[in-house]
Amino acid sequence: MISDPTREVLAATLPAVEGALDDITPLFYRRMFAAHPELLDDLFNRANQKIGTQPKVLAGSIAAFARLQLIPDAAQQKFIIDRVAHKHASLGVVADQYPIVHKHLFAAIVDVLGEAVTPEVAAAWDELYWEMADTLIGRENELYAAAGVVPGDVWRDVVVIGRDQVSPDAVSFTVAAADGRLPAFTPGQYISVQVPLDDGAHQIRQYSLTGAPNEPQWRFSVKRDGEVSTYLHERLFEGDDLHVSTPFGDLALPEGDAPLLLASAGIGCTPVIGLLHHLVQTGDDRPVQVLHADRSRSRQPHRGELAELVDQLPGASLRQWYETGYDAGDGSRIGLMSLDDIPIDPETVALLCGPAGFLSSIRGSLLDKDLSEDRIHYETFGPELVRVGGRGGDAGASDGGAA
Ligand SMILES: NC(=O)C1=CN([C@@H]2O[C@H](COP(=O)(O)OP(=O)(O)OC[C@H]3O[C@@H](n4cnc5c(N)ncnc54)[C@H](O)[C@@H]3O)[C@@H](O)[C@H]2O)C=CC1
Repeated sequence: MISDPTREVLAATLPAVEGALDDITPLFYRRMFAAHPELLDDLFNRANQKIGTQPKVLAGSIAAFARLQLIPDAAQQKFIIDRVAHKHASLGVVADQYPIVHKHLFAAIVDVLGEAVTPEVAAAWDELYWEMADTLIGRENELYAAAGVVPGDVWRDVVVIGRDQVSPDAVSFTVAAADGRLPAFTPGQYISVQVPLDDGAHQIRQYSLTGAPNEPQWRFSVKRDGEVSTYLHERLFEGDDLHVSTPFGDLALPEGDAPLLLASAGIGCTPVIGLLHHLVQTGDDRPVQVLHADRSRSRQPHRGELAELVDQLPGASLRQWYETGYDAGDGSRIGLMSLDDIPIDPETVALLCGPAGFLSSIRGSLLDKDLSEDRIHYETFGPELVRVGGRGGDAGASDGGAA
């Protein structure tokens, strides 16, 4: 817990720091990558650096964390810490990296804000940074211990044993351990995949696991939309080796028999496919509404598999929306997903995955239908891990870290 005097200084200086973020953050990244070029090549998402989203991410998260300290909300803080810690663990982030970020971020703040950074102001922001860092390091170490790995030691080599086209622009890969089984995971979790690019850099992206959690191999699907996914599409075939992380991620099925709503869009269907495999394998008979939106029927990844899984669950139903297409007589609708005529039991737990606009829209509809916020969970991949609304989103918090 940060002290009351620190909280007062943070409240007084937060507007100035937030107002200067656009100047502070590029300077911070320039400084840090000049001193540690390996971080840009091997840990941080280079594509996000190029399009300018990443610079807002890490420094912005510190301002967001400060805002959270001013209006303490234990559940919201836990959500953000958990989400960022899982992502960091999947990247192998270790405690030694936090002082590096601290050094260059604080130098950038002083450069931009100048004399406004009095010793008292510097001390308050320092206290905040280490409060956030220590909490994250503690949570990351718990996650490493639960996964049975030494902190940061999350990488393993696997071999590709299957490759399937699951839509015109998405491929599913099945990977196995070179010897023995891959460890089980929690349905809804993802792995990081690291690829070596032609210029010598290594880049990392996360992909949800789509198979059942206790199978000896892992399966994940990749839509072609960037440097890493293009590498995987063009260069990764059966028999090839791949460097992947231990599974992490905090999107999980709730215990008990509350009705489930699984809503996905586009390639965001991937965690839903994994969750459904688990429900089928465990003979789950709770009510499950599966909703999916896509550009068109022919571009929908895992379309047949989704329908087959729903068919195998006694309590499940499926509704689908396509932006373009025809009436196939299967009950699907043309347009974006709408919950207008979908009844939502107030005990429902909703798990959402898809592009940010989709998540905001569906979360808003669920709140309008009086589903409480703590029953709405989501997964998204990209530079902004939690800026969707809901837990963390209202505070504008985003990824506190590396990818
Ligand atoms: N690359 C990958 O393998 C994976 C990517 N993702 C994430 O999925 C997202 C992109 O998925 P895509 O298949 O490219 O999505 P997309 O751009 O093709 O959109 C899929 C559907 O989402 C709905 N949608 C989009 N924007 C909406 C809005 N503002 N309001 C309501 N509905 C909306 C539409 O029905 C659309 O057809 C990204 O956020 C990405 O980070 C998730 C898992 C894996």
